Amino acid sequence: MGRIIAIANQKGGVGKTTTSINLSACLAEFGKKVLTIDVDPQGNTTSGLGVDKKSVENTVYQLIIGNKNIDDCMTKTEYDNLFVLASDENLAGAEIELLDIEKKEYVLKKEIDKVREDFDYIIIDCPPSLNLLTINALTTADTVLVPIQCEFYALEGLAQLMHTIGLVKKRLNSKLEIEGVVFTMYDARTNLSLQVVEDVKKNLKQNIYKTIIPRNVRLAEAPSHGMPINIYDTKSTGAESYRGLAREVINQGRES
Ligand SMILES: Nc1ncnc2c1ncn2[C@@H]1O[C@H](COP(=O)(O)OP(=O)(O)OP(=O)(O)O)[C@@H](O)[C@H]1O
Ligand SMILES: [Mg+2]
Repeated sequence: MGRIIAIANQKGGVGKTTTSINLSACLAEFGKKVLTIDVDPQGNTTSGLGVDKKSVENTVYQLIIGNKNIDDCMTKTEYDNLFVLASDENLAGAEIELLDIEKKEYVLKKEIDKVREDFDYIIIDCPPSLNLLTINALTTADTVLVPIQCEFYALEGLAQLMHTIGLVKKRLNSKLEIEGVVFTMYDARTNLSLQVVEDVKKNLKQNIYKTIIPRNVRLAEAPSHGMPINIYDTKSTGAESYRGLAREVINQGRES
């Protein structure tokens, strides 16, 4: 049965989408069948995986609001083993629409449960807030992977995220666990990055991945070409680091 991992941190710009795209693509490269769900109205995961948002007929919005069948909403990417449930700008208003729906925290889970047997991994990219869409993602997920940017305010908001995860676990999804924390945009040239890593390690009891994602310009360039990093520049440090993360995820956070 597929493992469902939500990539979440309500702090903006910490590397959620970059991690969703490239972790998904590296898992797929290792032969795992992957569905990536883009729950962020920005839709950057969708386009970063080479899927033209305008050409997609049925999105995650139609799935949760429009009563479309899940099988009609998944789009095959041009990469082997990799499927996407595309985002839609209508998702920005979905929160309000969801308010009228019974069991509004479970609408995504209800649909994803129908296909989880078909995939090895389901990766959900969350928006940068703790809104109802994120709650739906956390209710659907088995685990949460939290990207932390190596910058001065890295820990800001983390306590609130952990609190929300705790609440979801208590009220909506008793199986929810923290998959782990991954450092992103690490800059080996600055002491600050190193300091942040050491600080977080001291203050967090959660599993911290050994793989640290470096700041790598190829990672920033790849989405504008609609390619994950392992395709765009397969030998880059960005590609190697996301392969390392994928290996660790496959080994369930244990050393690979
Ligand atoms: N390791 C990296 N090296 C260089 N640039 C990166 C790296 N990771 C992310 N970026 C860039 O930083 C910006 C923010 O990353 P990303 O979109 O993945 O964050 P996010 O957490 O999904 O943001 P949001 O909160 O808006 O959804 C993007 O422009 C991305 O290309
Ligand atoms: Mg994002």
